[in-house]
Amino acid sequence: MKLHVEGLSVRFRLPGAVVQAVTDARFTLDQGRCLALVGESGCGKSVMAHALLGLLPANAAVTGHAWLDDLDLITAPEQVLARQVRGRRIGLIPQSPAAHLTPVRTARAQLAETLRELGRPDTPDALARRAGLRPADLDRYPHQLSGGMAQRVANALALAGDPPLLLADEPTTGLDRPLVDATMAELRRLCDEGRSVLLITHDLRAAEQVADDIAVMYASRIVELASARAFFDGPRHPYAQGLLDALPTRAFTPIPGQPPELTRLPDGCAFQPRCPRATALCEEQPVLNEVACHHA
Ligand SMILES: Nc1ncnc2c1ncn2[C@@H]1O[C@H](COP(=O)(O)OP(=O)(O)OP(=O)(O)O)[C@@H](O)[C@H]1O
Ligand code: NI
Repeated sequence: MKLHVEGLSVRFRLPGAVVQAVTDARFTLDQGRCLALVGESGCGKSVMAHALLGLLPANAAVTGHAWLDDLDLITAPEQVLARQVRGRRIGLIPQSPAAHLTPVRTARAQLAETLRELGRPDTPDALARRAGLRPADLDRYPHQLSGGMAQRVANALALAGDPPLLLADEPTTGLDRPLVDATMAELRRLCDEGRSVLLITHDLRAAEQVADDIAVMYASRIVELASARAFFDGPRHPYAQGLLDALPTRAFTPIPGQPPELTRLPDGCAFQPRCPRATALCEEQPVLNEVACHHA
């Protein structure tokens, strides 16, 4: 499988305003790789994920393409997305596994139902084992599962349809460090098995543990795209540098100021007002160019 996003933009129409949630995104995610999409709250990461799944509300206008092999997810009819894509070609690892599970039903009942809906021959026990659960764990109700077990049940549900691409939107929100580490190790294992993972996170340390490539998003645009190694060794965009400098393990210096409102983006570089390196050049919208091989 290959995911190739090309000129993807999302606009939300509001009374008297337009939200520019995603602007001209382009990236490729190859089989067996993990791409982490990072950036501050509200920059458009989740909207991008929802656009790929065809799950945006009616006030959204989407343009561009997102090729999943030869299927354009942006123009595909809802019926195709519902019957062939969600759960089967793209699995969704939810943000809050415990909240995602139905409280009054056991883990086994939920896995069985998902398998039935997808028309899969596997048993819940087999699926659970592959996700690192013991069959006995499946008799539990969501409130009886530890955080780690709930995460595994959620992963098992996402993997029920054997999708080659997994989308994980903030899968570690609210988890303690050991559980974050375990979740990242599990995502890495899934990649090493040949699946592809699009990981959305603002946890750069988690991204560093698992990602092959990093895409940095700021104010609706991808502003830097590089291999994880090149990114962590030498980010090029001042915003990416700022994100790294904000880490407790590095300078621990937050980026001053706030991101702009997506209803009133400036014509030029949206980071300019917060940027220590802004010049007159920044009055114009910068273009994402390759500064080194595979480093945009
Ligand atoms: N249905 C909608 N109508 C209008 N604006 C929306 C809608 N959904 C999202 N937005 C706006 O789109 C922008 C991007 O939101 P998004 O949820 O993608 O951010 P994010 O990067 O995922 O942030 P976080 O890290 O907090 O999850 C935000 O400004 C948000 O308010
Ligand atoms: Ni989000």
